[in-house]
Amino acid sequence: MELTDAEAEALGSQGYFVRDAFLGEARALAARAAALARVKAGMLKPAGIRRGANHALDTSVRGDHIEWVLPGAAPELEALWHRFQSLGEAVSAGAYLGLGRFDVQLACYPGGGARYARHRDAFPGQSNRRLTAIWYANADWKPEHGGVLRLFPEDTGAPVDVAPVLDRLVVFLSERLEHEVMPAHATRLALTAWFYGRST
Ligand SMILES: O=C(O)CCC(=O)C(=O)O
Ligand SMILES: [Fe+2]
Repeated sequence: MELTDAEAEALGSQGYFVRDAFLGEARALAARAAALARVKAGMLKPAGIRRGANHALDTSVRGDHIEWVLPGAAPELEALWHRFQSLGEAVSAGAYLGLGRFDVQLACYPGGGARYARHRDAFPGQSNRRLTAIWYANADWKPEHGGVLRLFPEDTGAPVDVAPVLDRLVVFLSERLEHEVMPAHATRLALTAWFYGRST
């Protein structure tokens, strides 16, 4: 995999890019089915937030349920895992980010207005999370379902909304881009890879 010139340029100047058809339809539908099966089997748990030293649940801030997904968790998720891996290599080569290992999380917003308030995934100097890559698994997502990812690029400050449609990938710099998940009114599935710097 390679980044296009436009993707590399957008990552540097705006801090993000969006790519559709990341897996191709057949593999995307299979990965979606595997993700949904894990949700239905009760493998996800309500996500916590950090309040000072404490771990707390506050659904007004964050209403998703999550599972940390290990490689090999399901054969249908394996293809996505490998694509994330080549994405990390491509970003390292194309955008001069020295990325190393990554963690993958499956997240489900159950609808009913579940959201995630504006935040950053990492703060400069505090964490070694460098790049966030989110892959969406929602077939038949409609505008009335809400649940867009709202990005706040540093350069313009004008928000950009990304609909969480099947097989769409959004990639951004974890330390730079503030973002928010707007209230979702249907089950909203995503798999996110967080890439760390090479030192860990
Ligand atoms: O699912 C999304 O679009 C973003 C989720 C998010 O911001 C996070 O889990 O940190
Ligand atoms: Fe985030």
